[in-house]
Amino acid sequence: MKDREIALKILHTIDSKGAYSNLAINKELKDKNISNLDRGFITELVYGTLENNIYIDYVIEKFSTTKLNKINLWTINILRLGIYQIMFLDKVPDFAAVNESVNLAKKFSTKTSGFTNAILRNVLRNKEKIELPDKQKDFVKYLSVKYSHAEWMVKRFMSYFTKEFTEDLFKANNERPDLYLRINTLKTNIEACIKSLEEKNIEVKRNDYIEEAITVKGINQLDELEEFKLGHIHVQDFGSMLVSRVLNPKEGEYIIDVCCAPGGKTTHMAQLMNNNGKILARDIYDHKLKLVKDNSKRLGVTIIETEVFDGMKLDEGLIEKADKVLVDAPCSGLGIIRRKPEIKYRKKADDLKELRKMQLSTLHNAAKYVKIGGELIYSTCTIDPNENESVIEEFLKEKNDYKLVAIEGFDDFKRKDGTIQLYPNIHNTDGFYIARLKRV
Ligand SMILES: C[S@@+](CC[C@H](N)C(=O)[O-])C[C@H]1O[C@@H](n2cnc3c(N)ncnc32)[C@H](O)[C@@H]1O
Repeated sequence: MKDREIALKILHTIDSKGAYSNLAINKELKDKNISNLDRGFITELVYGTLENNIYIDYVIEKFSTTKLNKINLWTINILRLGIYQIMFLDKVPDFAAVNESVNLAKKFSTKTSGFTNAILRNVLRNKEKIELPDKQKDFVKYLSVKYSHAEWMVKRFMSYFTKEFTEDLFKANNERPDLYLRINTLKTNIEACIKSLEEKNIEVKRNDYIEEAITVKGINQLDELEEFKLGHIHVQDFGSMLVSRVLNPKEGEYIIDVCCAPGGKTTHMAQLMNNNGKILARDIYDHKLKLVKDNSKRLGVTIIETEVFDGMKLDEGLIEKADKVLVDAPCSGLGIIRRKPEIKYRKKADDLKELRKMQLSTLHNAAKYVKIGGELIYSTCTIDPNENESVIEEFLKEKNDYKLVAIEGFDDFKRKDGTIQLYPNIHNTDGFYIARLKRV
């Protein structure tokens, strides 16, 4: 199968099955005999097309007399892929973008190959003349089309942030994130691991704030890397590592992680505890807990006990049992758009209302598991205040046995109230929120 055909199949799976882009890419490329160059090109095609989806559809609508919702899904994605190459990829010659797209149409949607050809040739002839919506007259539409974010999202962010900040954020959301790795000190030491990565021509940069965090360049197939197989490294963004660092688990403690899968933070906590103590790691989905078990095994973590449990239910048996509890809540994911661009189109404003109820209910139950004097950490990978500080404010209104306390250290990231909110456009990390609460 050729690169563009693989990219098309991945885009089709994302659209038709609601798959996440990162998982769909990994699944399609896993165990296939594809060169690193081709892997890179396929990934670029998928992410680039997804990131620019609204803009590309805006272009299609300018040239198509058939309404977008009347065009079949294969054809839409063939057109999107073709237009992405024409408009954004200098390295692909225009004739190749058109011819390859028409070939795909002949294979996946025979009847529309003429239509595909006509649209793409039209785009090619007129690409310099395509104008964005008027910035002065309709700033929301302009931002929505230019950066391919749903209009409700643009309006929502503009209600929180200035126009300039919103635009800056959207720009950052369309950039490729750095690849962060956590070095697993249960199995290796930091210097030895860096040395062995560098010996494989991988460029490594140490992080200024978290000693086990590094950013790397030059890895093509991470799961084929010796260090990965041996459990010396784990892929985890800085923001996610910061959560376990803020929780600051100590050897011998009893920790409960109520929303733990796939286990990035839970296995990090076990590492910080030097595999000494106990972590009860829960999630509502059994199949996701398998990932936690697999990760624990690979990383040599032995103190995690997994359990399927709905965080919205109270477990009477755990009341006041834990030294610390982590609620890494299910959220809109508006802070990780760089990794999952489909969030820009898939999420709806109403989803956020439901999520807030879930976040509050999970937080209230988890609060009961903390010993007096113990700590409750609330984190999300969103930058929406309604899922973050507003959840904490509402929680504290009802819970006078809790107070918000300043996170220790990490002063460069802390806000006045002692919480942390990371933004992709400011911190070049995922957009994480972290609040530290103490039971009094
Ligand atoms: C943000 S993710 C957790 C990420 C994880 N802490 C990590 O670092 O790898 C939220 C998790 O909450 C789980 N979840 C969703 N609803 C839940 C519920 N009602 N009770 C418990 N877990 C839930 C999801 O399956 C998802 O794995």
